[in-house]
Amino acid sequence: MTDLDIRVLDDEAQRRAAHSLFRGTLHHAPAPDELWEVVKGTYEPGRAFGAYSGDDLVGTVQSFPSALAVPGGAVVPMAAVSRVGVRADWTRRGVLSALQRTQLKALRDGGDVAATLRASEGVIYERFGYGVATRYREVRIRKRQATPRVPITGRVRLVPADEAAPLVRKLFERLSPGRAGTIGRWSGWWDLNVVRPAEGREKLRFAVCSGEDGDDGYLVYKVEPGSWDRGVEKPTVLEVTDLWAGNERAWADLWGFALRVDLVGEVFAHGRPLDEPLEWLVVDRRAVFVEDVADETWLRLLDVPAALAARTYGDAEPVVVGVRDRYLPENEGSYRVTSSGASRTDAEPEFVVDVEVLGAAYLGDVSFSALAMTGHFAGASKDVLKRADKLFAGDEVPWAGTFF
Ligand SMILES: CC(=O)SCCNC(=O)CCNC(=O)[C@H](O)C(C)(C)COP(=O)(O)OP(=O)(O)OC[C@H]1O[C@@H](n2cnc3c(N)ncnc32)[C@H](O)[C@@H]1OP(=O)(O)O
Repeated sequence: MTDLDIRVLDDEAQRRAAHSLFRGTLHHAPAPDELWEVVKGTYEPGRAFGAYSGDDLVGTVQSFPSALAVPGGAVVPMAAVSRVGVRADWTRRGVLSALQRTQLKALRDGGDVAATLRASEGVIYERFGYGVATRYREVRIRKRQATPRVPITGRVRLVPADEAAPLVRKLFERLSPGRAGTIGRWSGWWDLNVVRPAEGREKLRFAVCSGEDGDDGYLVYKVEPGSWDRGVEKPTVLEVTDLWAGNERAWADLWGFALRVDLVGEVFAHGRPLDEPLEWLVVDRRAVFVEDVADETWLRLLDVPAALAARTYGDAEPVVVGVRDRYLPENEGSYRVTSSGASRTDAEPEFVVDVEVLGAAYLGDVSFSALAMTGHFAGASKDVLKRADKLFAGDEVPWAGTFF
């Protein structure tokens, strides 16, 4: 590898250059001034890094300050890693590896217990200790076939875009954290994903629902008009971009509302939890098509002792897990996990996991027994893995629900 200098990007010109470099790696043009005015506020002090060859910026990574809900309801400081890119003439020469080495250490030293990201490709991040810890599904519903089984029993009201952004943000913060895997949203997330699109051309619509105790859920959606072309119908699609409900009634009311909007052929939703019972909400379950089930959260445990101590465990006999971590060796060692907690131990491990595998199992999305079927933990007994499965299982399917 050529000598690289990894620097913290702490002035606006450096950050703008890094942002343009990142956009270039995704084949986008640099952000125009009007967009940069919003984006620049989303760069946090000390959280953006550039890789330089001499004075030439060749790669970048950064993160947003966030938080992660873990099984049992605790919330740990989490870095939401994004804007990862290496200039096309510098790829496969170790630039991202050098950036990761610096970033992972800086985040751990700064107190983040975990890092998460959304990956552009499935083959990049395991080597840096990230495992797939939550998944989502993409759902398309043929509206004409999808009569809801239950009436709307609360009140759903449309809120004008200029009033909606602060209202839905407040509601999200009141309804959060949700199940394990849900994350905190930082100010810049709201600016880029709600405030700016609501002001601009994207025509976001906002519906808020309320029950006896006031507002308890919201829906953000947009409608893409369809067309008729020589007898072929392209349906009008209502796209659910964000839906949070504080209880079962609010959930059924918001979906019921989306499924009742007139002159809509299909309702589409990206990034929904795997166990959302939409098929049971409608009279004809064949109206619901699952178009994709995909990786959502790539989770990197930065501080393994703190992460293992933060979550609760199921009811099973203890297990001693060994952890391997090439990038953060301070995480290596044995951990005794019991139904009342987890901590370091000097005992011999009953099986050994790489940190990316522990990340994948940490929120309960995949069991150790399933991972053993794919070549992990050679020699570990079925009994040990069953104990680990029971300890790490969560009571709900984990899900983040926020794309960044
Ligand atoms: C959270 C996000 O922001 S996701 C967006 C990520 N960015 C992009 O997808 C933009 C386009 N891609 C890129 O900018 C770059 O290819 C990056 C950032 C993904 C990788 O950067 P590089 O500097 O090439 O990675 P680096 O050279 O350190 O690679 C380390 C190892 O990963 C492998 N690797 C890295 N990226 C890829 C890839 N896309 N496909 C296959 N292998 C890869 C390398 O071959 C190398 O393997 P080795 O250790 O066995 O030699």
